[in-house]
Amino acid sequence: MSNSNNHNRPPASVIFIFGGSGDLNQRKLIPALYNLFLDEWLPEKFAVVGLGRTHYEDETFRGHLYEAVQQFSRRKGELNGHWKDFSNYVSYLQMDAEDQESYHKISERVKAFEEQFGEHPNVIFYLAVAPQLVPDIATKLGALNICKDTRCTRIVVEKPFGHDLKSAQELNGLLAQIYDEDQIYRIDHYLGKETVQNILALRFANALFEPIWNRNYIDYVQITVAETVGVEGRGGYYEQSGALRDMVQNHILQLLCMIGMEAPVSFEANEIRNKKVDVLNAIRKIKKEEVQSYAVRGQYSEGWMQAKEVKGYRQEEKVDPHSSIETFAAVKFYIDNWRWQDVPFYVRTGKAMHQKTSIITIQFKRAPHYAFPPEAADTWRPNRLTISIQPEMDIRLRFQAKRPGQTMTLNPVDMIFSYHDAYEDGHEPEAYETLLLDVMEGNATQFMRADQVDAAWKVVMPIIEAWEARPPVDFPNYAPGSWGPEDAEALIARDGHNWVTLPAPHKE
Ligand SMILES: NC(=O)C1=CN([C@@H]2O[C@H](COP(=O)(O)OP(=O)(O)OC[C@H]3O[C@@H](n4cnc5c(N)ncnc54)[C@H](OP(=O)(O)O)[C@@H]3O)[C@@H](O)[C@H]2O)C=CC1
Ligand SMILES: O=C1O[C@H](COP(=O)(O)O)[C@@H](O)[C@H](O)[C@H]1O
Repeated sequence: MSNSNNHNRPPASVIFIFGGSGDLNQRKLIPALYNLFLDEWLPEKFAVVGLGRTHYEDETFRGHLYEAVQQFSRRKGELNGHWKDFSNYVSYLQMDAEDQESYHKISERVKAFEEQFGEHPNVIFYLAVAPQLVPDIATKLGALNICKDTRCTRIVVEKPFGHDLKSAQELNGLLAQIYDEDQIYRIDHYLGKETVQNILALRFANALFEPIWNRNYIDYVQITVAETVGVEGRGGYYEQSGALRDMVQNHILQLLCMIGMEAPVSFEANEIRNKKVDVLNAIRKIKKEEVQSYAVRGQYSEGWMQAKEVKGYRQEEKVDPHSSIETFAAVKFYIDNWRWQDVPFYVRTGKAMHQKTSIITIQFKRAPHYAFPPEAADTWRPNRLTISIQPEMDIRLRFQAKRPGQTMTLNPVDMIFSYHDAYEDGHEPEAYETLLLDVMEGNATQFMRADQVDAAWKVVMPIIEAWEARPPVDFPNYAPGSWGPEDAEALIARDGHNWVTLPAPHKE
């Protein structure tokens, strides 16, 4: 396709995807690259090589990916004519990543691309494989000369990054022996979401919010990331993980950092990451003996959701029938610094919940003096900013208004910015599109630095350790289709608040 868009494409790049035959590649990575191709964001000189032990010829691999794009791409209707051109960039390399001998095939491919492109491309190794394989692959890649070329070689590491603080530190140590920090891209796909990136725009491109973005005006903050799906075939992975490791250590703490961080001086990657890591370091460490007062865990039982019978977590494939793994977690955090002292940050996440919704709520304090008669309103705390990340994509500012009529009756109303109304073309790139483009461009702003991963593990480790030391006696403790265990309601009700949810979107 010709480059009719007015933007610079990234330099020549070759992406080797370990896990080319796997789920992430077909569900997210290839659809993302295809969309970048359609939007003319791929480099002029580009190649993607899928790697795996499964046997594929290039053509059968492309056929497999074609079906995946048909199923998973947000632009599945745009395959005719374009797919053929895109698929010319795609090839497959059958190899066992545990066999050092086979790595020469990668060097040969890189050489062939150099000749084809007439220049040395960026060489990107995307490790879309089980976490246990990551250290081994990283080490074996390290033995290739190309990895020492800090100008152009990058490695992308998927989550989970380590299983706990110790293993994450070991992995960071290992990677640091082979790569410079700016060659390492630890991916957290939430950071690639449009609505998440917009938090920085909302906070730091407007003069309006910053003066009130602190403990003087904000009563509390809530972050909910609820999913209606259960673990659905990922029991093997989830049994080693649970909600805290799967969602809180990474995605939710990153959202919290974006709400909590100080204003950056520039958008340079390390500046943003410095500001975020400051927040992580300031989060009060929950003492093991106090975990019960600050954190709640849950596991879904069997039951019914939307008139369909659903399995309980313990009945899922590859799950221990007596599993103590949590599919729900709620935690109250505090950030000990000048901006946030004593402002609670309530976070919760769970599977098999009532509604798919990721929202951040900033609840402002009540007006200092209330001049209206008491009967004018039933809430004195009307000011609230709600950032809906998905599936709705909007920002709502709630304030008190006078209801038309002869009496002074007040009720809360919402001023709403909706992405779909404001940007009618409706082509928000998916997170992986943004992040893959960032890797090709060498922009690590939205990726985790080693110290961020480390600091995030330090925040959750006391909870993990306390929970592992004291197996739950009440699991399963919430019904699918609910909002989680009752104790999660109690966690926030003790402070006189409720979890905020928005009405489910109206479906035509
Ligand atoms: N799937 C998803 O939606 C998401 C996944 N992730 C993360 O991405 C990573 C991959 O997940 P997913 O794609 O679901 O996993 P899959 O099990 O679907 O894929 C694993 C891949 O690893 C390859 N592999 C395994 N052993 C070897 C080996 N010795 N040599 C070469 N290739 C090997 C497999 O290929 P073969 O069998 O052909 O050798 C396969 O392509 C995980 O870390 C996961 O946590 C993160 C977010 C979402
Ligand atoms: O990383 C993960 O995220 C997904 C949720 O991602 P989303 O973009 O659909 O919100 C979650 O289902 C999965 O368990 C977790 O590993």
